[in-house]
Amino acid sequence: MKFPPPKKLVIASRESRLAMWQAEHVREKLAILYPQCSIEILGMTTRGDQILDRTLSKVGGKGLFVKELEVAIAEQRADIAVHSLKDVAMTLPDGFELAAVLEREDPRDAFVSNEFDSLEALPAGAIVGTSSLRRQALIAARYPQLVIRPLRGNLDRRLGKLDGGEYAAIILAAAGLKRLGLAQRIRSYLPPEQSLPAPGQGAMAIEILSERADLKEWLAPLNHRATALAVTAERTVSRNFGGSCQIPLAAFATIDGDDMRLRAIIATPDGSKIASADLSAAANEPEALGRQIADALKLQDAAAILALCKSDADGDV
Ligand SMILES: NCc1[nH]cc(CCC(=O)O)c1CC(=O)O
Repeated sequence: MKFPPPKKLVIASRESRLAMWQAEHVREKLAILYPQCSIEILGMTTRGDQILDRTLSKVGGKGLFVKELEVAIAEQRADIAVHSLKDVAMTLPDGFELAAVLEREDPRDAFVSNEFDSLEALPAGAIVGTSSLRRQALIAARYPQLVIRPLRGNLDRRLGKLDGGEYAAIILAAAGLKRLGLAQRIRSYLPPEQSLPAPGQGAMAIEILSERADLKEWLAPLNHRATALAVTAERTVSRNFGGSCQIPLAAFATIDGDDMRLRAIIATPDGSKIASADLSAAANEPEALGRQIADALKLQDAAAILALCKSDADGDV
């Protein structure tokens, strides 16, 4: 140990119930490691939380949930920021890095409905709520008879809209529901074969200023190696396609002993064209496997899919 234990730490977090749960979870872990340390949570509203009326991918994407927290760190109002890794841009701004990735919760998508048990059980024309381009494309490809409508807002708000009767069913990440004690709302799980998760889904990450060697040392025990390797592979795939959330992209890695299996999909938003790849390699070289999967997708004419997605995005102002 080069640094004495911390005396005071401030955690920046969004104010949604899920974000606060996650920040509290990190606080508890740090309190066990550093019982003398006083740890505060600084809750803040981000632009991503304020913009509820437009599709997020059209107004700036993932960075919107993270920027204000990074500003708080840069201005030294906070030491660390706790994020859902899924919401963290593939390339961090200069001077920032992820100091730890915590053990992954259930990475699957969940089917939530008050009336129906599964996507298969929905009648033709039923309205399914999701604003994720990935979920939209994968559902449209398999269930063309269903109607997909946008659904934004925090988890409670989305569940409220389902209960209000606007949708027959909605799709949410199982991880968020489980963390908030809402697992009883899950009617069934979408297996990865049916709805391959987004890069980083179910994992939390802690962001710091790269220059804070003290924080790197203090946070190292929170890093979960298998999760960190898996999400590195997943995020490498996304980065190879520009790292934006304007493309329906799924990437999901699992680790078995020394081996990693990485599956990825890119698609057009309407699900009419899909490229998928499934490869295994040594778990300790996640970036190589991520690049290999991206190359395998590109060989399936991913370029044509990307061009279609691009013209879609440009067409809608
Ligand atoms: N895009 C919002 C978001 N970011 C992280 C989660 C859930 C928790 C997680 O995946 O870690 C969610 C909600 C959802 O997709 O249903």
